[in-house]
Amino acid sequence: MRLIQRIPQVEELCGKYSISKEEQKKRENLLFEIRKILAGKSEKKIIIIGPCSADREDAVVEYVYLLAELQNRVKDRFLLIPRVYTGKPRTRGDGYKGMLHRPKPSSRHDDLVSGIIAVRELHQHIIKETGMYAADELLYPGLCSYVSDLLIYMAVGARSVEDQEHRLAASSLDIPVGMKNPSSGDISVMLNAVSAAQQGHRILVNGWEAQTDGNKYAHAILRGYVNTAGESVPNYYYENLIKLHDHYCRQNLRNPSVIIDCNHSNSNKHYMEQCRIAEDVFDSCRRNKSINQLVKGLMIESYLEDGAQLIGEDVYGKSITDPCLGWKRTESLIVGLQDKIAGYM
Ligand SMILES: O=C[C@H](O)[C@H](O)COP(=O)(O)O
Ligand SMILES: C=C(OP(=O)(O)O)C(=O)O
Repeated sequence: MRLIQRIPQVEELCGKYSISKEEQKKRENLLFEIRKILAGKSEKKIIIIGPCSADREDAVVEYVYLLAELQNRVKDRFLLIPRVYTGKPRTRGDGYKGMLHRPKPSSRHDDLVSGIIAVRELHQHIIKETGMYAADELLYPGLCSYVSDLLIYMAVGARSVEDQEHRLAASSLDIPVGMKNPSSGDISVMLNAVSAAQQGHRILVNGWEAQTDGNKYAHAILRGYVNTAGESVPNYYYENLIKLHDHYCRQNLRNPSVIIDCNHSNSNKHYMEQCRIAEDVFDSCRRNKSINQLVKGLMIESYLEDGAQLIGEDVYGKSITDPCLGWKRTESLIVGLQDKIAGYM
């Protein structure tokens, strides 16, 4: 290992790329609304939606701008949270690791200090230009405090969910954190992560020993899994949701909730399947009250253009990681889902 550059202190960066008092207040109001949904005190569903990776600021801000307009049209039924994922976990370690590592995807070298600044600027610009507040992945627990004040949601990914540091970091946050099922599919690992995040812990953070309060809005995310033959197996079906409901009932967890990730191993990365999966989940909600109470929403991978491209192809608004649903299909999906759930809510 070779030291490259010192990372600026959290206070220094957060002070420099900050939001106004009114914007903080708006964030608090949104958090209040999300907590109400997760606590079962609102019938609205949350939809965390956006690109697999936030690769460039201009296209991502344009996307969130469209989402803000759509939010107005579906505000009675849905709370849309832009998915602005700036750090990507990689199965084999190689490949694009997100804006956090490489603010310019085509550059040949990582630059994490510039990456942290680019990520903060991106989240700050989204808030200022669109009025929306985003979700990001809790990939590096040590970097949480560099960005969490600008977010309203974080998710711990399938490759990190069994890790103590991620669980304890989730317990320190004032925003809801979703715990994905691990790649192998064991839902007890996911619920153990929810339990750990809901408790208070003594942790090490930014050179301090600190006590966390516990995150009572930590909850589950089903993203499908990979079996021992390496095949994707969905876990969004009616039976999976009933089983998760039973597991939740047996544990003393607060605010039982699940978000269904429609892509990843649930769609086997066939991005168009997300539309069918989203409808299927809402059908299960319609058929069963317990499922409807447990399912608090969806995660959808969507961008301006359908599909995915290789880095360097340079198609504006097209994913450079997993394939995403393009904007036109996204818009009709969300409007259609609104009509669908209007019948039973
Ligand atoms: O969400 C994106 C990917 O599924 C995740 O980063 C893993 O990607 P990989 O298996 O291509 O490395
Ligand atoms: C990497 C992601 O998901 P998972 O951890 O489910 O693979 C993601 O949502 O971008």
